[in-house]
Amino acid sequence: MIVTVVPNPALDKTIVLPHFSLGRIHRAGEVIIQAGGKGFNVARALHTLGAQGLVIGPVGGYAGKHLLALAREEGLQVDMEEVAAELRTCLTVVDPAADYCLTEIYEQGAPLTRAEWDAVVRRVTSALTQAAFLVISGSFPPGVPEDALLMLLRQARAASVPVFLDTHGAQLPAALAYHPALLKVNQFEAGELLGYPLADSLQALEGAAELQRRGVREVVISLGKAGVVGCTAEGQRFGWTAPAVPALSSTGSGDCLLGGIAAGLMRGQGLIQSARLGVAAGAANTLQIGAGRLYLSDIERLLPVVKAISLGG
Ligand SMILES: O=P(O)(O)OC[C@@]1(O)O[C@H](CO)[C@@H](O)[C@@H]1O
Repeated sequence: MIVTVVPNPALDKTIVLPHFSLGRIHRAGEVIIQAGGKGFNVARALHTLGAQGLVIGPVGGYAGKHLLALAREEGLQVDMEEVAAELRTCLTVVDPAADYCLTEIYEQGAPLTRAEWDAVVRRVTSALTQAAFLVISGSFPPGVPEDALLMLLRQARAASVPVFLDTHGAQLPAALAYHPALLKVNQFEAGELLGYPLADSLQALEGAAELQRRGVREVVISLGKAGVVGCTAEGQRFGWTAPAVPALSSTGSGDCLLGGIAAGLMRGQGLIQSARLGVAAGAANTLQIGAGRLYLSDIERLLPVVKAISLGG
């Protein structure tokens, strides 16, 4: 089983709004509401690919009850800690009249108490006994201890469960010393972590190798429409192009990439083939409006057209 921690879940609301512009009243067309927070998109990709997953995180208020109902309707297995604060909303406006331009407004989330975070960590700790991997995905809400991420990493280390990390923020540099099995970040997050920008695939590859030197076992850096590059634990460098598709919305594609990688690793494929599956899952996600919505048939159709990036030399 793959346990995914969603430290800061959300109700994801996607509004389809042609001719969206600032300073006007709009009457929205289609509205899609989903269980959100990056880890839910990871869980959806795992579910689509037939991997068993469990999502753990804090959830509160009326919106929290709504999230739980939505997650269960989708068949996602959850073990959420009920907290006092109302769940946040992450809003995305998609404008089909402007080439499906996305405007995203993410609430930061209401603060958790220390006791609430400790209770989330206890749930994770007990689930680790059945976990093949622990995925930690997305932001942390305000109010959690400064070492909230490290608390999870310590529990995973004690249980000898490999960690796949896709988060951002102040705690990430210290997390590298815990030797996560996999770090999946986009090129901007990787640049932030390293302290210098990564402008192209070759620079991203060098960046991935440097992140390995800082403690991570394997690294995948996403380059958006250009695909991904990465380094395996054995020092093999690789890259996959993203297939050209008629994309409607990229929200959650990075999460589906991670879900695809985790599903591939769970099947016993190495990182290189797992990343290829991840790229196909990320591309499949762009074919639907909404976050982390993808079909197995699209992943299977796209997988053969994910091609290796020529890395020169
Ligand atoms: O604030 P975070 O946790 O970093 O991002 C959360 C989130 O906005 O990102 C996803 C897309 O990746 C949305 O589904 C989700 O609600």
